[in-house]
Amino acid sequence: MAVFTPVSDDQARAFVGGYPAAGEFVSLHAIAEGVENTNYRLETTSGRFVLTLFEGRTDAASLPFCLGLTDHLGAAGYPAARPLRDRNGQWIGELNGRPAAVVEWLSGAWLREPSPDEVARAGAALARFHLSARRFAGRRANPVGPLVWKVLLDRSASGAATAEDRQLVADCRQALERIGDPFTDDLPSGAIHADYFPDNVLFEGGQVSGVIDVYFGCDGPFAYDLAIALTAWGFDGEGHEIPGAVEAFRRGYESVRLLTWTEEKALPLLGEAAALRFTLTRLHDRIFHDPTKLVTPKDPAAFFRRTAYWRVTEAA
Ligand SMILES: Nc1ncnc2c1ncn2[C@@H]1O[C@H](COP(=O)(O)OP(=O)(O)OP(=O)(O)O)[C@@H](O)[C@H]1O
Ligand SMILES: N[C@@H](CCO)C(=O)O
Repeated sequence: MAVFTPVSDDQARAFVGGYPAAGEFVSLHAIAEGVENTNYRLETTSGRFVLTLFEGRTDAASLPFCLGLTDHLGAAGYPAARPLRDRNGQWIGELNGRPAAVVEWLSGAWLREPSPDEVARAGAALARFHLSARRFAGRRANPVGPLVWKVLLDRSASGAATAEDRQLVADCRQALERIGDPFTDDLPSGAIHADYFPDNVLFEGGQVSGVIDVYFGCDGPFAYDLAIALTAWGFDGEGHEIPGAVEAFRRGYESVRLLTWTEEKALPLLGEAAALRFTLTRLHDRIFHDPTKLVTPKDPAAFFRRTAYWRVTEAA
């Protein structure tokens, strides 16, 4: 479960006291999902919120971009969780040595087996994210871009102890050499989510009710964001294609924003890059997993399997 940094009721009460819009502390419940940050469901006299403590990969310097982006999206009517401001007008405070924030609670739940229509709605919501963020002025380089892929791979190579991990390191190295840097200048770019997985899209009554976890958000090609999402939504937990899901997501996306010819041409390589990117973070996290933390590492091989789909698509 994703509690890397425990918080007591008294600590939460004191912290929440600094956010006038949050009301008074009532209770705190650890949220079992997620692998990156510590999340608590916070009940107060004003309602329900999320208390997040930002851990390793989400550095404090990136938070003004991430929280600024969700605030911008929320203000534009997009279902993103806006952060609350403290007494000094700041979004970010410090709790137990970690940067921390209180954000709106969004209703709904993520879908383990979305129907093709729901997948298409998720696709449309990603395109709306891209369009709604067009005027957002913040800038952030991709924290897990091509240079970092190489760092993750080299670190994984140095720590891989099992035959399976060593094989995956070798496979990833080959893929990395093939892919190089796929982010060419002619791809339309802007603020992207960069982690648009099913567990980051909440649904209520068949409609998208919330898009959460914008902490990998950064500047990047829209088509790469789409490629990440297709790679996440189009395949099952084992990495096998879900018939029709890639098409449904793309149909939904293009019902809001049409791809350019350049994007269309780049999509298979970007898809392979997306599959590699998540294989590498998962592989790295599995190898360097701290067994004292209550987090179950995700399977990297299921993501590497997706590279084959994109290579076949590219060759077609
Ligand atoms: N604003 C919100 N409204 C409602 N629920 C939320 C909100 N933010 C987070 N959650 C809940 O907390 C869980 C974990 O949050 P989140 O995905 O941000 O964590 P993470 O550790 O960054 O996860 P990930 O592994 O996807 O990077 C979500 O699956 C969801 O159930
Ligand atoms: N969505 C990521 C984890 C959080 O970034 C994955 O499934 O590997």
